[in-house]
Amino acid sequence: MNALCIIGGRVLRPDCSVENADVVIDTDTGRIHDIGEDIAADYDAAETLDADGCLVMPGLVNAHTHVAMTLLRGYADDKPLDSWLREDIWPAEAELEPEDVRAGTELGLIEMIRSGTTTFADMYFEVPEIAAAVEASGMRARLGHGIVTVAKDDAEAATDIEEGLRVAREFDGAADGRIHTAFMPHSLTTVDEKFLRESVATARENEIPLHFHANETTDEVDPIVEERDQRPLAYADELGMVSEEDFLAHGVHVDAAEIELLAERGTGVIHCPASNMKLASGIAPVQQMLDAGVTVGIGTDGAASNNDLDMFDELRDAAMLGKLGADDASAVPAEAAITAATAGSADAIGLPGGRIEEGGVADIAVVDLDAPHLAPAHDVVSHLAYAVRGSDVRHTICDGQILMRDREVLTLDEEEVVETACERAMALVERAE
Ligand SMILES: N[C@@H](CCSC[C@H]1O[C@@H](n2cnc3c(=O)[nH]cnc32)[C@H](O)[C@@H]1O)C(=O)O
Ligand SMILES: [Zn+2]
Repeated sequence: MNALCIIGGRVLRPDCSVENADVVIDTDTGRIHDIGEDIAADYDAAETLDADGCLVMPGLVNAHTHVAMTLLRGYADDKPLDSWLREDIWPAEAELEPEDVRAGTELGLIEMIRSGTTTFADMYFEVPEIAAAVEASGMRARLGHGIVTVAKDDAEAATDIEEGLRVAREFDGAADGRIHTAFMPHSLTTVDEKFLRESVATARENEIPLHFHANETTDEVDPIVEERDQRPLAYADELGMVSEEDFLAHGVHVDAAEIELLAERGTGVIHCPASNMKLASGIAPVQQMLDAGVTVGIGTDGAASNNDLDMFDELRDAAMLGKLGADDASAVPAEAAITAATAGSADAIGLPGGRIEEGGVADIAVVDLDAPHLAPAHDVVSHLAYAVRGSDVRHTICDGQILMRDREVLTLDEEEVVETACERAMALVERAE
């Protein structure tokens, strides 16, 4: 066995307990081989990582994002979802070249690796470019082509669906199994019923999950209720979109019956608190969903509605907004937010990870706790939820490979990626204006 040992840290276990332990990784399988106090000396490690003064935790799982939207970070702010998309974002996205998506994705991947994220689910265009970037970065992902059919003729819509299917087939299992795919109709209102039905049939035939935006704003929910006299998720369920393998983004405006349905079916809900606050979409009933047994994950959404991809920010927002929404300071406690951003997200998107356990995948973030804003260390779990920042991450490991060592990203050339992304972003918005 070729061993990579993480030595001298404190390890966060799936039940949020913390123990002093070394972590031994089998780099041939990419899995955690052993966890225990002072065990590193028993192994002839080919590589070691120093975790003295650090917390060793599962890599964070960003369960809903549009990574390449880093190119539009700060381009259009302070507007509600519908006009933000129609007036600013979609016109700019219409000018996207495959190379732009590659550059924006690489920028986002660096930002995620830097802040301890090892795994993500992405809905965007030019999936082959995204897959190539993921493969090079060493990260784990579930990818899909976002399908929109409103304001398109049938032939154009059919082309979008075909592209969705083509990339879903081509990249499922890519990058040594680190990449999986999903079929991704954008939302219940931006994809016509006829094409939603087609999406469901295609996903089921090919045995891949569906991922879509749902119940994000009242502007989106109200017309469905008026036209169909049924709640959006009752409509989605009638179409067959609420299954165990499926996961939806947002779930802000869900009623008790919809929450019950999600729990019953095992459908994942990806909570995106920063996007929901920034677009003033509303407050998702996260504690109610957790109480009902819904699998809740956390995502940043795109960097244009956040405006960063730091999952520590996001899980803190989830804990804070959860309390505000429930009018209860004990709602969405630290453990719940951390679990949602790790195991909850991984389970919701159907990828391994989110837990430090023997035999589990070695997807790990090592967080440096030796900083003034983390002193004193009364409770490291509290710190993880409320005080740690992405920039406190010291090492990031995915599938047993070191992606960042001592804050240096090893798999992508940071300087070059940032420069290319900035150049491409400037040229993109010039074309769009
Ligand atoms: N093939 C589609 C592309 C869809 S990709 C996914 C889309 O989701 C958009 N998006 C980003 N954030 C949000 C959000 O919060 N709600 C809904 N859509 C979003 C994003 O800008 C992108 O256009 C087309 O032809 O338009
Ligand atoms: Zn989104």
